[in-house]
Amino acid sequence: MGNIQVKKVLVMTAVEVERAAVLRGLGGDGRFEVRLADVGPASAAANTALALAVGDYDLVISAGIGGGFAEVAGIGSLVLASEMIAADLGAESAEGFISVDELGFGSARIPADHAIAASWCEALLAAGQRACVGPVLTVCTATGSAASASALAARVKGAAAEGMEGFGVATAAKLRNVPALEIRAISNAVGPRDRAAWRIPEALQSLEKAFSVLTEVLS
Ligand SMILES: O=C(O)c1cccc(C(=O)CC[C@H]2O[C@@H](n3cnc4c(=O)[nH]cnc43)[C@H](O)[C@@H]2O)c1
Repeated sequence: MGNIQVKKVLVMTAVEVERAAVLRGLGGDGRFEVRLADVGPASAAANTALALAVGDYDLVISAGIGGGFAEVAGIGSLVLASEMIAADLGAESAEGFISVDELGFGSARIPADHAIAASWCEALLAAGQRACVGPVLTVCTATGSAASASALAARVKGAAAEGMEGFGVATAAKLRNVPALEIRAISNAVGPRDRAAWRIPEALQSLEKAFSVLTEVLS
């Protein structure tokens, strides 16, 4: 089915239940190694850098559950990142948020491997999953109000999902010149905190399915 060739892929998940879901989906495919990033961009960057220092990989994937921006990605759907964006990396001002790009201190945006993201999304849709490609935001504090969700959506055009590790994983990959991707299985809506509405088992099932499809995409 697939025509994209990779020899060795590193997958980083924040927590063990996400790692287990990815491993179930991969079904023992020996091209993949799945390691723990821990929660948040700093741990994710450090743990990814450690893994890349000892292994030879040609693709790195940040994978996990995440929040979905309501108009773009519903609960149970899958979002493939077009870019991994550190959405709160910058400065506040009376006129609003100023990104590190605008401040002149590097960039808060790392492009994903577009070819793989597009092929993976196409294969997921063909397999009957709800999936899209769009910007995935990395935050240090999960969004918990409608006002914050609107501010993020206004800051990042087309914002599709939110997580806490993608930009960290991608930063470590970029330093080693390894292409990176992020996938978020949507467990909750980005917005007012409503823990009872989180659908983590459903999201983990979608994550498992996504990785079973990926084994076919990467022939
Ligand atoms: O219990 C809570 O209210 C609560 C609030 C924020 C985050 C959590 C987590 O357990 C998140 C840890 C984990 O999940 C990813 N994640 C999932 N949904 C979101 C989200 O809406 N915004 C940011 N991160 C999210 C995240 O990548 C962490 O790895 C619990």
